[in-house]
Amino acid sequence: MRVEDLSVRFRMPAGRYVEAVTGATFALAPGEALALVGESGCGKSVLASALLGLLPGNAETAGSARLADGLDLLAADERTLARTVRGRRVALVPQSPAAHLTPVRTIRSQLEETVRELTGIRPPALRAAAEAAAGRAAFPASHLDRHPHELSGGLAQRAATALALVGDAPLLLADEPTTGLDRDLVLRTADELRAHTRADGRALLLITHDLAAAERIADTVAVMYAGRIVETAPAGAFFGSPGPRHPYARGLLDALPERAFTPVPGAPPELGALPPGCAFAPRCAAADPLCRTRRPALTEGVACHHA
Ligand SMILES: Nc1ncnc2c1ncn2[C@@H]1O[C@H](COP(=O)(O)OP(=O)(O)OP(=O)(O)O)[C@@H](O)[C@H]1O
Repeated sequence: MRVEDLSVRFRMPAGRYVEAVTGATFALAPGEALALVGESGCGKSVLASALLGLLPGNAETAGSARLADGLDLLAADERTLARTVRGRRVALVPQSPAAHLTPVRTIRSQLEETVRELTGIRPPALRAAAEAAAGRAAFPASHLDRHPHELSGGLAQRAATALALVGDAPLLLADEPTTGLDRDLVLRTADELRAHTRADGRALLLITHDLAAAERIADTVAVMYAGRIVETAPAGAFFGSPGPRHPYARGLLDALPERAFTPVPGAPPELGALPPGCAFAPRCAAADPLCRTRRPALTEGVACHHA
């Protein structure tokens, strides 16, 4: 997938706009995992919704997001998205799987329905196909007849992943897939998502504020701040040496308990009232008058006048 200059803004009362995503540009190759990281509210989920055509009615988009076959996800109509994209070309591993699963139906019945819809397999082969789909996400066959509320967080996550994998989509979109999981499960979920990407040549876009999960999964990291991508880097260079180049990205790493455990001072700006220059300038120790007046472009992987 190639995303170019993707912007999303929300029309608000009195002619105001919330600039949720501005000028996002990145590419994602088969077998590659890209982690889009940033604090809550920076526009990560809006970007994911844009790629799935799931934005609310007051959203306006610009730019493009082309799949390898040329389809532009931003320009596609709802019928195309519903029939050929969601689940088939782009699959979503959701945030809070328990909420995403239908509470009143067993996992088996939800898997069978999805297998039937996406692959056309009918009974009597349907039962075995659904069990195979569960197996691909390491969901135990012994728990297939349970309802979502009878599952642990980890198993609910696997059930949601199994549903996402049914359509064999070449692009997996995982929106905060580790939220609410305990540490061991975060690592296990991260490893499983990574394995699904590597083994089958899928591309994975991982949207997360969890840097440990990003480090474990990603080949490439894109850091988002106030709706913009401010740094993209190979994961090895970002988490290892030489480390991040953008002051905000360095701050995110320094905030980790296993590193300096020093939070980034201040708070992100309102997306409806962005400052004229670099949006990070009010929180940045290195900011000078240029930073406060001119917005730095993303050049050679970093959007900072001083990097
Ligand atoms: N329908 C909408 N109308 C107006 N503003 C919206 C709408 N949906 C989202 N926003 C705003 O867009 C911004 C980005 O939200 P988004 O959910 O993408 O952030 P995020 O980085 O994914 O955060 P989180 O991790 O909390 O989900 C937020 O300021 C949010 O208030």
